[in-house]
Formats: sequence, C-alpha cells, structure tokens
Amino acid sequence: MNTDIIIGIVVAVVVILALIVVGIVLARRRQISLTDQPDSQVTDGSKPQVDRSGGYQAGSGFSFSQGGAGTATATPPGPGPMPTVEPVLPAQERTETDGQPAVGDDASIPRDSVKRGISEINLPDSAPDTVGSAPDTVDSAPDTADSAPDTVDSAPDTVDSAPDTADSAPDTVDSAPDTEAAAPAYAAGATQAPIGEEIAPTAGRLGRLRGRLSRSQGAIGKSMLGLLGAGDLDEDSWEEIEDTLVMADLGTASTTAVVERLRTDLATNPVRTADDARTLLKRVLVDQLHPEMDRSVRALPHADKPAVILVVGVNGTGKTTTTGKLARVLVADGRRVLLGAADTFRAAAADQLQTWGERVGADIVRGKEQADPASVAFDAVAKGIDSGVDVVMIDTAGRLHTKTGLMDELGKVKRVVEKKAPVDEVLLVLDATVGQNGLTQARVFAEVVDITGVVLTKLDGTAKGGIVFHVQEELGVPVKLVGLGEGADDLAPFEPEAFVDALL
Ligand SMILES: Nc1nc2c(ncn2[C@@H]2O[C@H](COP(=O)(O)OP(=O)(O)OP(=O)(O)O)[C@@H](O)[C@H]2O)c(=O)[nH]1
Repeated sequence: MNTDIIIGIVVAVVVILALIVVGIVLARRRQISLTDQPDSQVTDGSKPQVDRSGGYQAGSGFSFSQGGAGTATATPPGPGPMPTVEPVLPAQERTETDGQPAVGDDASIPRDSVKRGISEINLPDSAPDTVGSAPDTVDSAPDTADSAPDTVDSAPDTVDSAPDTADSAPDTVDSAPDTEAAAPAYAAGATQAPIGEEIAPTAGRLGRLRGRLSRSQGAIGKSMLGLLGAGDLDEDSWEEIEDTLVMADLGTASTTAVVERLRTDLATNPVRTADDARTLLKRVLVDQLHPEMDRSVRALPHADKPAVILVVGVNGTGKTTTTGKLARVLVADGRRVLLGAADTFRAAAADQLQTWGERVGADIVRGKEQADPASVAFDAVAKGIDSGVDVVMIDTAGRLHTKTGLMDELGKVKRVVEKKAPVDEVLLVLDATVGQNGLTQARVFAEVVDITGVVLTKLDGTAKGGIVFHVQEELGVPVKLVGLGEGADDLAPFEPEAFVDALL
C-alpha cells in the first residue's frame, strides 16, 4: 500500500477519534451530576457528616401578631393578587369521597360515643354572618352577663347533662339560659394550671424537626432535579415533570404555573450544573408558595380582651394535638393561654385537651359530653376575659354528618363567641396524608367560616408535600403552621424558603 494512503488512513482515524472524544465531553457537560459537590467533602480526614434531615428548618421562631379591629378575615395574599386561585366550588351535601376520612365520616361511626344528631338552629336574622357585620355585633355586646347571646338561648341541641358543678359555673353560664342543662364545668383548677413539664424553647425545637420531610424530598426534589438535570428537555420530559408534580399533590393550577415558569426561565437561562438546576427550581417553587403572605398567627391580646383562635377541621386531622402544641409554644413565649374544649362530641377529646392543658400550664373550660359546643366556646371566652389571659384557643368538633350540620354548629360557635370577643384567627387543620380529600374538606370549611390560616399536619407521613401548594391555591389563605410528628414540639411555622430547601 502506498505511503500516502496509509498516512491518509491514520489521519482520518485520528480525526474520527478526536471527534468522538469531543462529542463525549460535550454530552457529559450537558448532564448534571446530582452527587455531592467536592466542597461538601471534609478535608481533615474525619468521617463526613451526612445530613439526612431533608433540611427543614424554620429560619426564625413562630411569628405572632395581633388581630385586626374586627373579626378574622381571610389574610390578604400579600402585595400581589394570587394569580391562579380557583373559585371555591359548591360543596356537596355529603362531602366524603373515596372512602377517605371527611366531614362526617367518623360521625357515622364515632370512636367512643353515641352519635349526636344535628338539630336545626334558628339564629336571628341579624346574627353576624359576614365578616363585615361582625364588629358591630361585638361592639354592641357588652361583656356582662346580660349580653349572653340569644343564640345560646335558642340552641336546641343541648342534652340532659345537668351540671354537677353549678357552683363553679360562671355567671355567663347562668345568663345563657338553656345552657343550664349543658353548663360547662370548669376543669379542676380554674386558676392557671401547674406546668407539668418543661417546655423546650421554641428556637431550640427546629433541630428536632429536621428530617421529617424526607419522603416528600424524594418524591418532589430528587425527581425534579433528576429530570431537569438530564439536559435538553423534550416534550416527553416535560410531561414527566408535570406528572411528578401532580403525583406530589401540587394540583393542576400550581403544576401548570410551575411548569410554565420553568419553561420560560430555562429558555432564557439554560441550566449547566446541578447548582443551576437547584437554584432555578428553588426560585420557581418558592415564588409559587407566595412568600409575601402574612403567616403570623394572630395570637396577641387586644387592649382589653384576649386573642381568640378557633381551631377547626375534620376529626382525626390533628386539631386537639395542634391546639396543644400551639398552646405550648405560646406558653413558652410567656403568654397566658386558656383552652376551650368545644369538641363535646367525644369525651376523650376534652380529656385529651385537658391533658395538654396540664402539660403546658393552660387552663381549660370544658363542657359535659354532648353539651352545646357554642355554649362551651362562649364560656371559655368569657372566662378568658375575666381572668385576663392573653389568648383563648377553642378546639372544635369536626364530626358532622352534613354540610348543613357543620354550618349550623361551627357557624354558631363563631357567632356566639363574637358576642364576647372578635375571633382573630380561624385555623383550619388539614391532614396532609389524605390528599385530594383534604381539599374537599377545606372547601366545605371555607364556606362555613372565614378561614384565616391552614395548619397542615402529618407532613412527616407523606411523600405528597406538594399539598401545601394546592391548599394555598385552592383557599387563597396561607399555610401558617405544619405538623411534623406526634411529639409535643413537632409543630413548626411554615416558611416557604425553608420548606423548599428541605425538598431539594
Ligand atoms: N405523624 C403525625 N401525627 C400527628 C400529627 N398531628 C397529629 N397527629 C396524630 O393524629 C392523631 C389525631 O390527632 P387529634 O389531635 O386527636 O385529632 P383531632 O382532629 O383532634 O381528632 P378528634 O378529637 O377525633 O376530632 C393523633 O394520634 C395525633 O398524635 C403530625 O403532625 N404528624
């Protein structure tokens, strides 16, 4: 073979090899490594510390504020309007779906008590039904025994639970006629209960909450970063991204918004490294959580009255536990707290709340089983005013058969309480593990009372942390607190940035 031909072949082979090498290098550059960056390695030879926390930590402690002049109103979603709030859909008469717990589910099979029927309640037409009209009522209702609400008079569903503690029943009970039969019996020790255990400082608890979001971290963070890091995204990849978000319970509105933002941002700033992908995703997810929303809990007292917080939600979602945990935080913050056990449906619920009261050093006002919840709530607030506490927290029952029953009872609780003091905060407790059904519940409650904040419990037990996005979009109210475990200190303020950090 001629030398020229041999040289030609060698040159051609070299060129082809060079092209292959360049191709491989370029392809690798487009892939984003999701392994640890070198700077996270230790250099002193010691064993590297592995953070299995998922990274959740609230940057600051709980934020408390004072309620407005009137009753609780839905928190305005920050400076800008919520972009994609869906209209609240009309709730069905029966609200349970798919066999999941829902409004009324446990009502049909109560855990430990006979079912209490729902009675018609005739409230006066002038009863404050709307946020706007409420303050007038409050103003015109002096804090005297005479001001006991007519609505309590007409409350029909009290049962034969004649008070065995008539002496200890407060004036307000005497003045609320039909509650004679259902007079709340103050728990032993109407003065501040002894603190049963040391309460960890709120700042110190955050470390203990680390690691509770690891399931959602895998489902959202790892999957999304993996997809975004795969280089150029074709339509199949975008579909996968969409599916990932939907599976994590973000809901269609949030999913669409997130995907559109990612598409737009990627078109102008393609990601080259794992850090790029993380930064982009974090920015988009945090924005979607509306960090501008006011998430402070309105638990600070007014000049002459305590703050009033209603805790509502379907049974089993964690209302009583959340009430206890939040009371604990408030007491640790130096506040005097009074608990109202308006969940009179189940005796154990009031016992549970009383135990919390004893643990944290908060008084409790409780009624007899099946007493009128509105009457108990009224007396709790009256007692709170008399004894000069900073905040009254009322734990309500959620086990009601129908939306009408819920309306009657919860609406009445709020209206009756407002005869004494404005309701500053209505916290809806939702169980993050029940998925879409939680949204069905949320809609029903939002129709009955003006929800001002959401507490998402059991986020530690789900991979569907995306429900946070969905709930906010659906209700237009902020998630203020998250439950991350059954422990007394497993309640954290919700902070979008820290939450997203934990997911990625
Ligand atoms: N893992 C986990 N469990 C929780 C959380 N919050 C509450 N729970 C548990 O959920 C269960 C129900 O909580 P409760 O506080 O009794 O719920 P409830 O809504 O008051 O229920 P009723 O009194 O029946 O109306 C309890 O076993 C709690 O310990 C949470 O954030 N994480």
